[in-house]
Amino acid sequence: MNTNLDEVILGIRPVDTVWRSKARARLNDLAIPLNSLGNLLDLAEQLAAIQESMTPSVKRKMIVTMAGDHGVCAEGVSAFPQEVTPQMVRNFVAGGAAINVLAEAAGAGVTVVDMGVAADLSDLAAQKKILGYKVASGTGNMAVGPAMTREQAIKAVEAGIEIATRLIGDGVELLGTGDMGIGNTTPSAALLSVFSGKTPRQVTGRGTGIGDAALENKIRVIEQAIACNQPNPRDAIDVLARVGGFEIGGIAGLILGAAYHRVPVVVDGFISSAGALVAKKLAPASVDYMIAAHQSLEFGHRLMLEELSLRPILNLNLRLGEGTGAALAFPIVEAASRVIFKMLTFTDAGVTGPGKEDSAHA
Ligand SMILES: Cc1cc2ncn([C@H]3O[C@H](COP(=O)(O)O)[C@@H](O)[C@H]3O)c2cc1C
Ligand SMILES: O=C(O)c1cccnc1
Repeated sequence: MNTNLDEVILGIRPVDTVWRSKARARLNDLAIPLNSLGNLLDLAEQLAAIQESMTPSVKRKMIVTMAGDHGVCAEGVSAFPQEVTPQMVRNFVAGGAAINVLAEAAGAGVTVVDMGVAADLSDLAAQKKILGYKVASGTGNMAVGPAMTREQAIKAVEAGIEIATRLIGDGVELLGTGDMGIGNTTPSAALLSVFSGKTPRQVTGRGTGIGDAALENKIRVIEQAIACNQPNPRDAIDVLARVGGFEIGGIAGLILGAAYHRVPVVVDGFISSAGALVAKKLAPASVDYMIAAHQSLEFGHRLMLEELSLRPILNLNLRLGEGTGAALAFPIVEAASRVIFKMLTFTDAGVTGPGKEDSAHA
């Protein structure tokens, strides 16, 4: 199994433009007024081109929820205490969390990963209820030093690649990203600020629902983290190490692994998109394999999606994470695969095509 970061980055190819054109030609020929299935047709084209098949299949779906803790919680950046992270991991295992219910509704599985929770979850890993990839027990406090070492950042990304590779090897056809980690909207906003050049004030939101004073503090903490760590925006691993998180690195790796194996990956909200941004900086062609599930209510997510050049499928005022938006988008992605797979063309269906005059088909 190749999980070496440099080799995976080199192995990620843009989606083939000839396949895109072939898929688009068929979609333009379906027995509907041209483009009347809107963005669904773009998704269908993307799926067909990724799989290099006119019968793309995304039936076997998996959400991967990556969990990790954050030393920066010591600065009072979240409305909730850090112990909620392991408590929620146990809730995922018990099947009672939002992601369990929404993934089940979509006919998808949920894989929970300990990327760096600051609690002992080895009992769950031993029982194979979660995957144990703990890089360390929570990151360092990025307000006073680096969140992690460069080696830990690479280890986190390579863990994500390994997980994608394992799941795809087991037959998964569509991946979705998810996160759990109290405090993780803070490193996510920091990553966006560094990569986009926008100020922390322009990209920082309220996460779990902090008030005005706490938001001001969160912005100051991010400013301080960037000032004291001086991450190099041209070196994505450096940025991840200095102001990122273990689960964010894992998400970046999952996306890179998906792209390497030519499997589409649905990106959830703000934190997942921060992971996607790291993946894009490491391998720009990986964006071809990404599908943005939704636009989160978290302030900054719109900018994040702009940085990724991705158009969200849904806009449901979600601001939860866990992979919930990805699970909700799964049925739409699957529907898009069926549009190109199962619908008939004008000729096949015996339906008269558009007239020559005033037709966008012409
Ligand atoms: C009970 C609970 C369940 C969650 N599920 C996802 N998050 C979300 O909220 C956290 C990020 O927000 P912040 O940066 O403000 O801490 C992450 O854990 C994210 O997954 C949750 C948060 C809580 C409290
Ligand atoms: O968009 C998200 O994923 C999000 C937003 C706020 C808190 N947790 C997650």
